[in-house]
Amino acid sequence: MRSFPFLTQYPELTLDKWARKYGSLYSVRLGNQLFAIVSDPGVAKELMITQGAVFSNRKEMFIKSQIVFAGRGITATPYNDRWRKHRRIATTWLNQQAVDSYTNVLDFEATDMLQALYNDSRNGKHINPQTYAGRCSLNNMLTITFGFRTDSIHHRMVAEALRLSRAFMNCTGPMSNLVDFLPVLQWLPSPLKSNAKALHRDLVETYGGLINQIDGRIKAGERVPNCLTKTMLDIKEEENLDHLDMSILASAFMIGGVETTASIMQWFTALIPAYPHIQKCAQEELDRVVGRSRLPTLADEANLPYCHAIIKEVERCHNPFWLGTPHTASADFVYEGKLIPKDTVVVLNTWSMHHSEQKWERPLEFNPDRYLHDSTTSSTSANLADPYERDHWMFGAGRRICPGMIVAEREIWLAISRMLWAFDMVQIPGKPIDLKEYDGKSGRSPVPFEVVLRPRFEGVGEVLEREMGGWKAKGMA
Ligand code: HEM
Repeated sequence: MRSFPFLTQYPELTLDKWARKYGSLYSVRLGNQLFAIVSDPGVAKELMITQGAVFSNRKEMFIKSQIVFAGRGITATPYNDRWRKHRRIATTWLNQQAVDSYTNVLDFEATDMLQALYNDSRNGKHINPQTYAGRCSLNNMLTITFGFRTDSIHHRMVAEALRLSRAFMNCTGPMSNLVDFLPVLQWLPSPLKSNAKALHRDLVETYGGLINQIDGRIKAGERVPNCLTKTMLDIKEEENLDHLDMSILASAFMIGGVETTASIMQWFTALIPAYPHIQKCAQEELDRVVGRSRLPTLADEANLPYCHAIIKEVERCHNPFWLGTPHTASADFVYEGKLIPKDTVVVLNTWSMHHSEQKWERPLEFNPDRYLHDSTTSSTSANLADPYERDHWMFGAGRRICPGMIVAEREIWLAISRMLWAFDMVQIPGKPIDLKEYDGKSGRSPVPFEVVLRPRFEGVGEVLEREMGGWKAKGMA
């Protein structure tokens, strides 16, 4: 328990310090719980991938699994048949074929975000891009999960969904809740326990409420758009899904799929103003390959290695979850003479892995050049035989690896390549952007900041209007 004070704020830095002292696999005890900290790609591969049958479980954390998710869903469920079923259902909306079928939505939402940024930052007006990125990710997940979107950042659902995700990130850190490890505390009233109960209630009311509305519309004979909810309602009898199952699976999409992709877009907009030369390089590439009369698309990604490298470097430097979502050992296992007892929580210490001096020269520097010759997507990179060649570990590892990787990468590409295409992103004198502090215990996004977005050339507004006109003609806008 003596370790706990070192792990409540910026735990990744403490774990990194200990990794330098104790090596790439060491243990920490908090209350009744033993943790194994993995800080090296080779160990991560051996345990989480090769020994996936042993290391794919999750601890049923008191706050996150038992109270907030009430033992349902996918993210926090132990490695059992319920998890397999929920993961299979989630994958029908997240696999390559599914993502291909709704990539037009991601394309439209990125354009819509760009136009909102363009309109609201006219005449050098200072702007905080965070809510815009949040709404872009939110609209993507709302469309996939419930078949509708918000039409402006002032829509009631924007504030509500972002509040729920933030509340989740704030009450569930991988190593941050003492009450998870000291069972005696679980009997006592505490603000954390009441917040978690309120969050559970709000998730079921908000997302379960949307499921009820869709169910009602289907029963009334209305046509509803294809979405995860429609799929769940169609198969609920054969898959034996009750309302709580569906509400929590939908919540997993709305939490796992919104703050995460938004966080990468936000870190990008927070850090890129400090690197005008990197913006210039990307913009030269964009002018050469795409030109100025249209926006970059997914098809351009293979021909824009520098823009692709910028994104990987943002992900290396600003992983939204430095400690991932821990796995648990479902049996005793001996790794190189070290016993990892059953029920040990295994934490992927990605901060150390993303800042390894063996792999990265001057790892604290933001330098996209390191990825210039890596044309892989993160989903293909995660399957490389050599774990030391993997781009980064932002999406976790093994059988619990993030199933949303494909959609996340497409959203991020469309948003970031287009921001680079449209704007020079500039710091405001006297208002430095803080890249050290961050919001949230488990998920990180930058503390609020403002920038100036200067359209890069005269025709930006015209191209955006034309593209949005195209979406209107297709009935999207
Ligand atoms: C930048 C974006 C994202 C990041 C950094 C991210 C990160 C992660 C991480 C670290 C895990 C745990 C992996 C492990 O246990 O090894 C995870 C799991 C998960 N993610 Fe993502 N994620 C992102 C986007 C998404 C999106 C768009 C969705 C869409 C719904 C999603 C849905 C999920 C779900 C359902 C799980 C639980 C998987 C399981 O336990 O089997 N994520 N994600």
